[in-house]
Amino acid sequence: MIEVRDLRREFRISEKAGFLRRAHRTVAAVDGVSFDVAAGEAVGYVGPNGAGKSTTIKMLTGILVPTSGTVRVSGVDPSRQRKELARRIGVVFGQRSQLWWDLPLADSFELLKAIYRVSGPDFAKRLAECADLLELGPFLTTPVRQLSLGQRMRGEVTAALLHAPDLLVLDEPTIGLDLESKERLREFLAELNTRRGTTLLLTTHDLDDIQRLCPRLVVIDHGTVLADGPLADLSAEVSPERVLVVDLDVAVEPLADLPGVVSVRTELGGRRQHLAFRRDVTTAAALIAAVAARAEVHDLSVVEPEIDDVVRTLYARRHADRSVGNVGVPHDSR
Ligand SMILES: Nc1ncnc2c1ncn2[C@@H]1O[C@H](COP(=O)(O)OP(=O)(O)OP(=O)(O)O)[C@@H](O)[C@H]1O
Repeated sequence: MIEVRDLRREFRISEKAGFLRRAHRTVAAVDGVSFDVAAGEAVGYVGPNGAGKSTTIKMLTGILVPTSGTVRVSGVDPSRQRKELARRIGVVFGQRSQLWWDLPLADSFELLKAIYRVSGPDFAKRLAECADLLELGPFLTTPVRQLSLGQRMRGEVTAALLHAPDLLVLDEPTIGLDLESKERLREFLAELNTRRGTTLLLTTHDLDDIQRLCPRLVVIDHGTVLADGPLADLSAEVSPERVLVVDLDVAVEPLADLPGVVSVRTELGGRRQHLAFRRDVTTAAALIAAVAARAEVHDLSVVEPEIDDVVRTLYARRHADRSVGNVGVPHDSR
């Protein structure tokens, strides 16, 4: 569905360099990015501010032309075949609107129906479905400029889906929404992906979006891909330990000698134990069995590293690598 190879986009920026003098330099916002997204996947494209996410999305959606490298989205070259691309994909930018500000929401949908040449029955069916799931009914006749952000975003998503694209690209779709609106939108997108098989690629700073929607993450920083894979694998990579918390019927000595256990914290006089164990040495199931052989277990849970910690550790590692490997090499001189 998406093929990105060695993608690079430079910007020439001009800076003040003394009285009346300006210096120019070139910065690479995206600096050799490669990844694929298969049909039906839901992929989170994440990274800190300025990492190059929006620049990549703009190249995928034909808004920006790459400096070098190749992009194919749904079989077309986005910047050269923008019309063809528009028929195949839907795009939602959290900070920009594709709706007509002064028109009622329903009129924007009618205009998009005409632009995309959607048949009457298809349009009615798709709009009814979105209106139902996203609860658009109460504000379909309200001018877009009077909608709340949450209402507008629901309208934006509907607008992007009226021509039934196979791929939906979303840039910060939940930014600024309240918790209830975020949850409603996530629920809708999850359904769209799992039931309809619509491929999703989204950028987000909200790690709950990822937890809820994206089995796979592509992590980017300084214009390059830091990591690509399932969240569970990335978390195993940054944190080889997991924690098993057991509640025992009776207090026992700290279970530090069980295979794979690297540290123990006890509570309730030894009846609750937090056993940090190495996932490459033992499994949670084997450890639970070993604990049960010592004392009766009446409750347990396995604590995974928080997703924010995983992503933060990946960034921090990369920065550490950079400071060791690239001392004194300015970003724009490569
Ligand atoms: N039109 C432009 N001219 C010059 N520099 C730009 C331009 N657009 C982006 N940049 C620079 O490219 C880098 C990547 O920007 P980009 O907007 O892609 O990051 P991002 O990951 O989307 O960030 P954020 O999470 O803050 O939205 C930044 O350093 C930014 O300042």
